[in-house]
Amino acid sequence: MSAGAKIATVTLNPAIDQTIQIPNFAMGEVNRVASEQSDAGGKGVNVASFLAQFGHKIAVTGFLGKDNAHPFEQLFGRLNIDDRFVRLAGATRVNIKIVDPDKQEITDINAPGLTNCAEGLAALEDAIDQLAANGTEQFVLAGSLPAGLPQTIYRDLISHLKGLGKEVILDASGPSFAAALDAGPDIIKPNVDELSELVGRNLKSHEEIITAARAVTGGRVGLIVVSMGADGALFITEEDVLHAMPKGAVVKSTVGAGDAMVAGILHSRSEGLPLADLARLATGFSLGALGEIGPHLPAQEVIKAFAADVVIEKL
Ligand SMILES: Nc1ncnc2c1ncn2[C@@H]1O[C@H](COP(=O)(O)OP(=O)(O)O)[C@@H](O)[C@H]1O
Ligand SMILES: O=P(O)(O)OC[C@H]1O[C@](O)(COP(=O)(O)O)[C@@H](O)[C@@H]1O
Repeated sequence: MSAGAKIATVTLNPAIDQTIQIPNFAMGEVNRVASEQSDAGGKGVNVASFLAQFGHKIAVTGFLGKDNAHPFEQLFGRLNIDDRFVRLAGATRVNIKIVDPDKQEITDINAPGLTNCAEGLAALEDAIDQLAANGTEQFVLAGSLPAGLPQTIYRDLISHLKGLGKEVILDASGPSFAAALDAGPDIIKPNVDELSELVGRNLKSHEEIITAARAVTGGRVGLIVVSMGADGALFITEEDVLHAMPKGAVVKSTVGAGDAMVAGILHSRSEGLPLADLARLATGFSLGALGEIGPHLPAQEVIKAFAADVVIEKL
């Protein structure tokens, strides 16, 4: 077993992102595709590939369908990512992303995923334990759950990992996110819609968002990052709240912007950056992802230049 991935990402429901560009996309009409591309993705897979591009040694696990594992294996091979995915019978889902460059709109069609993941749970737990025993210190749990897994799975994994003294970063939504908060993940990154769903009302002002974020976490989460699309993100700790506002965004596709932010948070922490610099660089990662079609990042210098222009305000 190769030693040394300090960070591992867990993607229970990865996806092949099929991105099609359709100028002036019209529902209910015949549409012509201008270009298309296919990328191995899903939240934890994207976080891993972004971090690997920044020079981190990363391991990945979760569930992959055997029938179409090749694009994932190619990605992991190319980026030297340690592949600990559990293989299951069937095919990993294909998610469709319709990018309309004229209207500047992106339509996401996310499929439900494999239905037999419960069969692989013991193997997944083994893979996680092996990583933990082999020196992985931070685990990123990210994305939706495929059918058949209990909504308590993130909560249980977090409790287990915290018991082993590991740090956990969670990017989830819906009931699995709500249940997981009890276990005290170290960092969470909901977007404002996910946080609104959690509290059962539409959160609008920064003040409402901050109050709700602190209320639902009850002091159990060290860093809460609430991303708000074009309005940037709030970085909330017990002591501080910062608003990071992106400037000069060129939006080709929003797919992967949230995952890039998670990767930027982890990278910044590995560099020991203070909160304001972390917020700046994490936003720079997102801006990098926005300028690419599919879950890709530009060169590090480009991301650092984006980060330099981010406006940080202490609230
Ligand atoms: N249209 C946009 N213009 C400028 N920045 C954006 C835009 N969409 C996303 N971002 C940046 O990317 C970050 C993450 O995007 P967001 O859409 O909030 O996350 P998610 O993909 O998880 O829903 C935001 O906090 C912001 O910094
Ligand atoms: O697991 P979910 O919530 O269905 O999301 C999966 C989708 O999210 C992505 O990881 C992109 O996520 P973000 O846009 O939030 O960064 C895609 O690669 C994938 O198709």
